[in-house]
Amino acid sequence: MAQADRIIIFDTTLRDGEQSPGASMNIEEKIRIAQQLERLNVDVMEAGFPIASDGDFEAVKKVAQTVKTAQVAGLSRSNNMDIDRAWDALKYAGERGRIHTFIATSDIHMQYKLKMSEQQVLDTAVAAVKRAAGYTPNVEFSAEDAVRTRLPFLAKVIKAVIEAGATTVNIPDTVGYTIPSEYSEIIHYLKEHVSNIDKAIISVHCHNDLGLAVANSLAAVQAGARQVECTINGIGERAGNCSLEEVVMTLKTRQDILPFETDVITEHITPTSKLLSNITGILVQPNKAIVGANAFAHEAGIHQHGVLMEKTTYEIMTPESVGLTQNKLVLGKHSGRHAFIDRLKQLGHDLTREEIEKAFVRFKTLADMKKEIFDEDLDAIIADEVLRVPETFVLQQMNVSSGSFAAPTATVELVINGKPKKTAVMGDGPVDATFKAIKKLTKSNAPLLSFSVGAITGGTDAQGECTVRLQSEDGREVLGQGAHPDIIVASAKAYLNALNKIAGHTKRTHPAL
Ligand SMILES: CC(=O)SCCNC(=O)CCNC(=O)[C@H](O)C(C)(C)COP(=O)(O)OP(=O)(O)OC[C@H]1O[C@@H](n2cnc3c(N)ncnc32)[C@H](O)[C@@H]1OP(=O)(O)O
Ligand SMILES: CC(C)C(=O)C(=O)O
Ligand SMILES: [Mg+2]
Repeated sequence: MAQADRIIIFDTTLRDGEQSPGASMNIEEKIRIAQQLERLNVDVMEAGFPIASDGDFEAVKKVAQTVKTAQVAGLSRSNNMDIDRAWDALKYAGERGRIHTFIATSDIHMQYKLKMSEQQVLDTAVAAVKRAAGYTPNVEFSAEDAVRTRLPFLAKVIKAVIEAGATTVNIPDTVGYTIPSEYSEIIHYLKEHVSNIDKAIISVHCHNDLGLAVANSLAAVQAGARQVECTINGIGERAGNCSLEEVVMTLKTRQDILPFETDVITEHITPTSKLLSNITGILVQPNKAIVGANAFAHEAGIHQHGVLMEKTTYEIMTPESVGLTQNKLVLGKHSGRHAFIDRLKQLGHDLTREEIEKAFVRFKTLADMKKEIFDEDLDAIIADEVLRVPETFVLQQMNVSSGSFAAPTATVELVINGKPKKTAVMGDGPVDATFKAIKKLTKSNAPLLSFSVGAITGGTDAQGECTVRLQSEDGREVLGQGAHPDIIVASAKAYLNALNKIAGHTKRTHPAL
């Protein structure tokens, strides 16, 4: 049971967050995020939906085996197959394993999607919770689309699932439809009309379709909810979920009117946000609260003057409290491993000795080209060098000639399954020529969905960071990233990164190929 003023933080970055288009993560990536979420000290992390695929099953299992202190949840529909599969993956976490089962309770979902009557939904929910409770006392039930559910029926379902053994009952705003006052009334209604409500924790799960997910979650907390479901950077289905960093920092900053506590170690917020962006390629907008690049920047003269006199004139929380620290040691080509490792740790990258060596070599190469290495450069090196997938296609060397006169031509040499292969191709521009050469060498037909290029830091010696989205044969959107001071090389790396992900997925799902 949560204490009256403690809010359980249930992070669903690895499940609902992963439902963001393009945010699919492989097992290794999920483990990295899970380890970082553990550093952040979330109470529960939802690691996936085990019935969804063998990959997701393995990811939940690995997270359950790896994570030491947080509870690990796995989602399941309200049927025996999903629940059994979920527990098969979660059992490795012992009593920290949580089965999270759900079924929709709104008329619109029952009629059109489930094609079930009220009674059938009620019976199915109860049976599912009983089955889950046969495995573990740690059972969460979600009434999907609770906000659009008739309240007497919602209360009936919640009472029945608590009787059946649910220890957490979640009241999701699945479609991001509610507003704070209405959501607060729903929580109050359930507290008044569900006679056994004190036997379970009330949880909230808000989507951000109207930009109200955080406000709605806070209103629910004030009304009596004691678990908030949220994601890093607010990623998730459609417009996303309630953002963890926003809800946690609001509770921390407004203790005067929100006397609630979380156990989140807020100094890990920025590294966690960056790690997620690096892995998924989904960047946060600069003006995003808490983790946006401008969240602690002061541009206007009057503001700058105020901050110089007294920071609290314009800063309601310190950058340090969310893990934005001033880099005291300047990293450059004369830096050694100690300073390098120390900085990586501060940025949340806890690497093996082998990974450090790889990253260090890359750091020195970059330091030879660039005066100063910033945190963003280090994040890019880690994304490029350490978080990368096993490589079927390795970029050996490349050369591109382009300009306003000659037809752009790319000469690219790759090592494919251990054998060097080289070609030269002309294109409409240097990137087009490079991609055509790579396509020819790898025999890839994956359509290019998008390509973007940006600079990691300021200055003409900045690293270029490229993102490529390809469509795999099975229709998945696959994202590749690459960073290099030469943006054409960064483009080639991003393209190959996406192709390697596709090749890795094919090898995992069709080992014989
Ligand atoms: C609000 C949410 O975020 S819910 C979570 C959403 N996340 C996902 O869906 C991602 C993972 N999903 C998947 O991989 C697939 O959808 C699977 C494996 C779960 C199911 O795949 P399929 O068997 O091909 O079914 P499909 O997804 O097309 O349809 C869903 C089926 O589940 C049923 N269903 C939906 N929710 C529930 C539920 N909570 N309990 C029981 N059955 C449900 C639907 O009625 C439909 O049944 P039908 O096949 O008899 O018509
Ligand atoms: C599965 C449930 C909790 C969900 O994601 C939703 O209703 O949005
Ligand atoms: Mg959701």
